[in-house]
Amino acid sequence: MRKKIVAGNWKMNNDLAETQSLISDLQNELPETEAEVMIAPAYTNLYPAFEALKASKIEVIAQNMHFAESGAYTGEISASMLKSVGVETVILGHSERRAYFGENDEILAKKVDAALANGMRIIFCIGEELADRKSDNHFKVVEEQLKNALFHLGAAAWKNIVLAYEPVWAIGTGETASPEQAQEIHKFIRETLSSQYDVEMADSISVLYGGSVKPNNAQEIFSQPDVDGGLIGGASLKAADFSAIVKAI
Ligand SMILES: O=C(CO)COP(=O)(O)O
Repeated sequence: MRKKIVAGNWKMNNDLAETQSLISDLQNELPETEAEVMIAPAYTNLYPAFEALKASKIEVIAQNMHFAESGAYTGEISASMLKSVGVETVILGHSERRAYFGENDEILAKKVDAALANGMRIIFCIGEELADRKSDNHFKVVEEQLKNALFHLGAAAWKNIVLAYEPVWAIGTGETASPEQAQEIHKFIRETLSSQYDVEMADSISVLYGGSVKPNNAQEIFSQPDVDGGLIGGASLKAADFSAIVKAI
């Protein structure tokens, strides 16, 4: 059975007081669930979030990390620094990191290796831009992203990898992939894993959908057979909306 996961990517939102207040609302409002629930606050709020949630089932995860272990990388954070404040899971390859911070497949492959070497779990994001979708090139783009950043790994390493399909044209736009579009590409991702590795491995990987998931569309998207949960941006910043999305899984 694949794990169901709902993760909130808070991006560059919420100062310390806002983080504490949202966490307290989530503790009151989140429903009981079999799914894993995660939140990714900003770096500065990871430790207070971890402390506040130590006794809860909500996991605090990071939005990014550097591939080096330490050294002259002004402004960067390493895997071991994240681990030292209780973080065990990191989002890598988000399209905003790729678009605004020049993260390419080569850099991402190094980040993947560093996270795994530190025993961390990865939520790895893939997804095409609008032009690729319009020219029906999205399958190829997603396959290349997988191949270039992840296919150097042996099958065993994948027990620490979750994939998140996030079409760039659906992020923060209010436009979502239809449940059928999501299912089609999630199935393709699984088939790609199956041909690179094997069918049991492909069946064991959780593939999340991200891109304008809201309380009113979550259930339909999550009900697709190859969709194992969601990576939620905007709607994860409101306790009521995030709770409704968790309830939909
Ligand atoms: O980028 C996302 C999650 O990582 C999705 O963001 P939105 O839910 O705001 O579209």
